[in-house]
Formats: sequence, C-alpha cells, structure tokens
Amino acid sequence: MRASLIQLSVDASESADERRRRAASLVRGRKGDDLVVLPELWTAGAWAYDRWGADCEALDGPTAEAMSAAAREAGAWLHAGSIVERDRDGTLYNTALLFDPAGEPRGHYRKIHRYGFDTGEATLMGGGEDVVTVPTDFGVIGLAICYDLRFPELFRALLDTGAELIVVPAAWPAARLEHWRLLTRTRALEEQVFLLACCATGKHGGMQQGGHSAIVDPWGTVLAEARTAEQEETVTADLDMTEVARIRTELPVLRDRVLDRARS
Ligand SMILES: O=C(O)CCC(=O)C(=O)O
Repeated sequence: MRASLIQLSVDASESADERRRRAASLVRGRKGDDLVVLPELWTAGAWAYDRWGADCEALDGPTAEAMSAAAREAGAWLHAGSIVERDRDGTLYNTALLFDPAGEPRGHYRKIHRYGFDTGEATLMGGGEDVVTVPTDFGVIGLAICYDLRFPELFRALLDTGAELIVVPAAWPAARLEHWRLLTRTRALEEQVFLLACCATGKHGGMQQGGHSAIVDPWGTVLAEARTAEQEETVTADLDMTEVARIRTELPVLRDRVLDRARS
C-alpha cells in the first residue's frame, strides 16, 4: 500500500478557511495513494491559542465536511490530522479524524496526553480517555497525537488492541527535532509497527514547527523523511504490510514480554 504525509505549512498568513481549501486540494491531488495523512491542529494552528475559540468546531463541522469530500475524490483513506473539537458542553479537545475512501468517518481520537506543563493545551483542552484502533483494508490503524509519543504505555496499549500501523499527526517544535526523530523510530521499533508521523511546518505563535515528517517501518528503518523544518512537502512510501507479521516472527520480542503478562 502507498501512504503519503502532507507536511502542511501552518502560519498566520492564511485563515483556517483558506488553509482548509488548500489542504483539501492537496489531498485531492493524491489519487493513487491508499492512505493520506495531515498534521496536528492544522486548521487553527497548534500554537495559536488565541484562535482556538473562533476556529473550534464539531466532529461534523467544516473540516470534517471538507475532508470527507477530499477523501472521496482522492479515493483514499484520509487521516485528516486533528481539529480543535468543541463538544456539546463547550469543552475543547484535540481530536484526530479518520475517513475511508468513500468519505465515511471511520473513527476519531481525542488526544490523551495534553501538552503544555500547566499552560496552553493542558489548561485549555479536555483530555481523551479512549485508546482507538480502526480496521482498514490494509491493516489495523492505531491513533495517537504529538506529545503522546513520549508515553510508551499508550503505544503498547495500541499494540495490544491490534495496531499494525500507527499514525501520529504533530506540530512538534523544531527546537526538539532530535527527540522527534528518536521517538518516532523508537515507537515503531518497540511495537514492531509502521509509524507514520506527519508534522506541520511553518511558524506561528512564536513557534517554528519541526517538519521532518517520517514513515518508519517495524524494523525501525526510516523509509522516507521530509528534508526540512521550513518547507511544505509531501513524503511518500510504499508499505509492505506483511512485514509486520514477518518481523514479529523473525525477532519475537513481543512474545517474550514478562511483566505485562504477570500483571494481567
Ligand atoms: O513533547 C514535545 O516536545 C512537543 C509536544 C507538542 O508539541 C504537542 O503535543 O503539541
């Protein structure tokens, strides 16, 4: 199967609506791909806290509507990155959306680990509670977002719920690029999954986002990586999903787990 990460530029030069139209057109251009991925909070901007109130939306709001149509036109599964979701009670969540090639919503995930150390997302948003995996034509997708990468227990829970491929949209700061590179490879290697990590580029709210979106295989090998933190680009790789079972058999570390089994 062929997957592409659209490393979208997110800065203050465009409105959410303008960026939505541009993202939809980039997704429509990916005909022939099986899975297309967008970054975290690309409509409002992950670091544009002042925009969240105005640009928040419901699960079936304007981003979902535009992305459903774009998935259908591309004929691909679309992980539409995440939106600032506002639920009926008015609570905000950082919520990832997944559509199938018919444009049907097939799952959403509210970010469990909120970033900010008592500021920003950690105070402005509610935290998700559910570990989410979604069966697709090419395997089971697990969902995580950005800061979640620092919490291996979530990735182990995704593995235990059947994940073979984990998608991580992000707006990771360029200043911590080496953490991003290390954690994306580590999470792929330790769970023996394909890991698709799509980070925004561009600068807003005083933050240069790190780009370097990457597709990593279950051996920990980077199959494709964006070249820079500064430039919008699309990263594509062909994934042989049979590699997941092959590598888990060839190097059966998951079978050798001791502590998890002792606790259950
Ligand atoms: O963990 C980090 O260094 C960055 C996390 C982050 O930027 C986020 O979750 O939005």
